[in-house]
Amino acid sequence: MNRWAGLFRWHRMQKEKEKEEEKTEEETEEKKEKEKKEGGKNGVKTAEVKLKLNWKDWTVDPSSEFYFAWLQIMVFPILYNWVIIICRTCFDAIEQKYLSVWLAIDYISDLFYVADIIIRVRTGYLEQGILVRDLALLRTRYLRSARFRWDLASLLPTDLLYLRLGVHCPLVRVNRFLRTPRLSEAFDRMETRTSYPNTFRISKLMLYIFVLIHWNACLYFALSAYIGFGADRWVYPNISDPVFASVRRQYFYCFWFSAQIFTTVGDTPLPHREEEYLFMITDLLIAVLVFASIVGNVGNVITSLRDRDNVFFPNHELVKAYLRSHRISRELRGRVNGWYQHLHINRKITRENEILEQLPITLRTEIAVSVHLPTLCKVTIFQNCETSLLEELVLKLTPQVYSPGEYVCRKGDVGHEMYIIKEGKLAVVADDGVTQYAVLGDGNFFGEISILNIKGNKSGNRRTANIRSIGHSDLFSLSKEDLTDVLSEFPAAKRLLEEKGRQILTKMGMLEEPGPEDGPGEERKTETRVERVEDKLNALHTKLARLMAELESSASKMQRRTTFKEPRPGPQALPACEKARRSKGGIAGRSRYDTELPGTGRLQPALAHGIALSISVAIAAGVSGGHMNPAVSLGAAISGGLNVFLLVPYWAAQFCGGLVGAGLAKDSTGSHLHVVTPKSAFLLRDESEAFSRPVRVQAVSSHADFLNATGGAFTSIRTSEQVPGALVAEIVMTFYLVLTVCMTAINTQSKTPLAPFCIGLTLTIGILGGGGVSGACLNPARALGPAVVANYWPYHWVYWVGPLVAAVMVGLVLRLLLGDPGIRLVMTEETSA
Ligand SMILES: Nc1ncnc2c1ncn2[C@@H]1O[C@@H]2COP(=O)(O)O[C@H]2[C@H]1O
Repeated sequence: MNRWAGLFRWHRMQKEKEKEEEKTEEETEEKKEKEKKEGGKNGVKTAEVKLKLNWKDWTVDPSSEFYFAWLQIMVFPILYNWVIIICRTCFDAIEQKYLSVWLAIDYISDLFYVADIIIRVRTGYLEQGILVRDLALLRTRYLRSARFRWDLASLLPTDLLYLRLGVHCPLVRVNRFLRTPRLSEAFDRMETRTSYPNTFRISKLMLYIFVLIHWNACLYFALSAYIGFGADRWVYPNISDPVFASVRRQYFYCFWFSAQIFTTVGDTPLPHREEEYLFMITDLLIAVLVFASIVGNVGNVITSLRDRDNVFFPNHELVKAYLRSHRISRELRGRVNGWYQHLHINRKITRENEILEQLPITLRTEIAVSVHLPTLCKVTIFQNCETSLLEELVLKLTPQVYSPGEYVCRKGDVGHEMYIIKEGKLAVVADDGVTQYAVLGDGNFFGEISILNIKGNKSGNRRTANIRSIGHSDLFSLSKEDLTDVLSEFPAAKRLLEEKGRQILTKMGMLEEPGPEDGPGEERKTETRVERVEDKLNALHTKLARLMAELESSASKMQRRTTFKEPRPGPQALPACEKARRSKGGIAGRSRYDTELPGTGRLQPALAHGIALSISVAIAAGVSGGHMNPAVSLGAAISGGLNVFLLVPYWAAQFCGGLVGAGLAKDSTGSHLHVVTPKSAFLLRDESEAFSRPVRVQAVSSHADFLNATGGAFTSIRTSEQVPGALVAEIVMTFYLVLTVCMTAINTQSKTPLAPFCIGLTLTIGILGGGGVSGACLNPARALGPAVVANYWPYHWVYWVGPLVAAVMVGLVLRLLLGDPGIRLVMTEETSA
């Protein structure tokens, strides 16, 4: 059972539980109603008591709609105080003309302030995730909080100062501003709940700017009054002038003046007095902040709009750039653009899963069900299915959009998913792409035949038809795994799907007739087959046990053998019969790496050579380029990485190195224990014979040993038939090695500090891969030294011709195709640019 299925079960249980709870609540309500009716006169009494009790216990859930609505209501009294107090203070005319109105609104707003305190006292809070509703606790918590002190201060009856200062002094109510945090709380809540957060943010910003300009306008008017109206060009003109006398004109002029400063338009009259200068400086500083915050906020809104779009729709710009850089045909680019346009114009979302990723699984499930269930219900095959099946399916659907003429699947492709048509029309078309066999529309499905394993389906898991989108089509795809998963729990639905598939297959003549074994006795036959397979399995077990025993015994035998080191003779030392035996029996085909190192095989020499070369190249790279191989030097010289005149001294040094190395190897070969058997081991027909008889061990000199052997010379080629293969192997492997050197250490475009590592690894790969074919020499100097000291020359030329041909090839490849523009002989327009 998968995770979704479990989740659904839980979800259903929760719903059932909720229903039960609702039912019990309804029953209790009914009971109470009944009691009320029966109670007659007593009923009035009960209602009174209930009202009292309710009021007493009444608390507010901070996440409830009521609380949210209350916060919205509180916005008005708070904003009223912010706008009107300063206005009345500065504009005498406004204060005096509407005094009674102001006083009425003042005290209404105070009533809201009081109510707000009551609501605050009764607002619950979460403790360990549980809402605390205990009034005593709520009261204590609020009364002890700093918030209470601020709320209280905002309601202090400062109006009493009217008695002393006169009623035309609204500034005494300035303490009402202390309730501003409630305004922020209201705005925050509104921002999280609105469906248009960006519009809300911009509106909030505009409101703040309006209040600021309004305040500034009021202060400007007050300052003008203080300096004297019309005293200079900066202050408000003389109010005795009928043009500037009206209250409306006064306010609008001041607001305009203030707005000009804050929007940094700068078309205001120059100040004349120090007070005016101070006012302007302060205003301009604030204006900078206001301007910055406008730009910042608008920028944020635009970014968040773009982010939202990017989440909803994949980034078209990137795809366009990609197509351009890969020179995709105009026609294909047009199709891609059309697809994106369709998504944008029709607001189609293909990334649902990513968008809803952050939601908890239960919520995601509910959303998926409410969005896609109607479509699934339209699908004929699912119409009679259980809702739970549909609910499971809905979570596994992936939306896909196809453009006109696009193929959703082609006949003969392997099927991995089936499709449900949400919207659009698709045609089942013949291979010519024109002939239509059927047209599928909304609520149809297709692609199920190849994923259902319908018995007798001649096309197996291949698509039986081409499906092409006629216009734009919105599909849901359902993967084979998901469908199998769901259908395993709903066999009835599976049967329906299979039946529909069988009908199509029969129409097409692609359903095999049931064979004689498909009759009623089929079950019995399957059982017999299973029994037979079991028998065979048992026999295999027995065989395996025997083989394991044999393997163990031969392993212990091998271990005994390897305790003795047995030297192998060079081909010269072998008697003719033994030579013939080895060449026939395959020893001739084995390289020195295989024959000389029992136990480690080719891996040890491959690693030893590779690592040694890596280190040598790393050491000598900065000094000489670290060639150590005439083929490498030749390749480097041809491709411009080495002065041609240096080729001769380089080669001389490399061949000397080869000779010195081979000489040292010869000298350093220590004494060996030589197993002497009653006959010479070399003459034994079967080497195991040597170990089945009494043996005598003696020391032999290294010199004799070395002479007997090939002294590290390449002995892999024993017959002329092997030459072509070995030559090709040498060319290919040396080509690879020289190319690695030239590209990683010489060619500036591809140069890398990892060059020594790459070069060593190439040699290791050569030895591992080609050791058995040619011995993997890849270096004429390496071939020459041991050949000289061991005086072993058969097929020696192969180790010269192969590497040198490869070097020339690499040189040409670099000069013609791969090299830097500086060394290329043939240039395309692009490379020359
Ligand atoms: N004649 C037809 N009418 C309707 N649908 C078809 C017809 N032939 C094939 N299909 C559908 O085309 C789908 C191609 O992929 P499948 O073979 O998986 O499943 C195939 C059917 O669902």
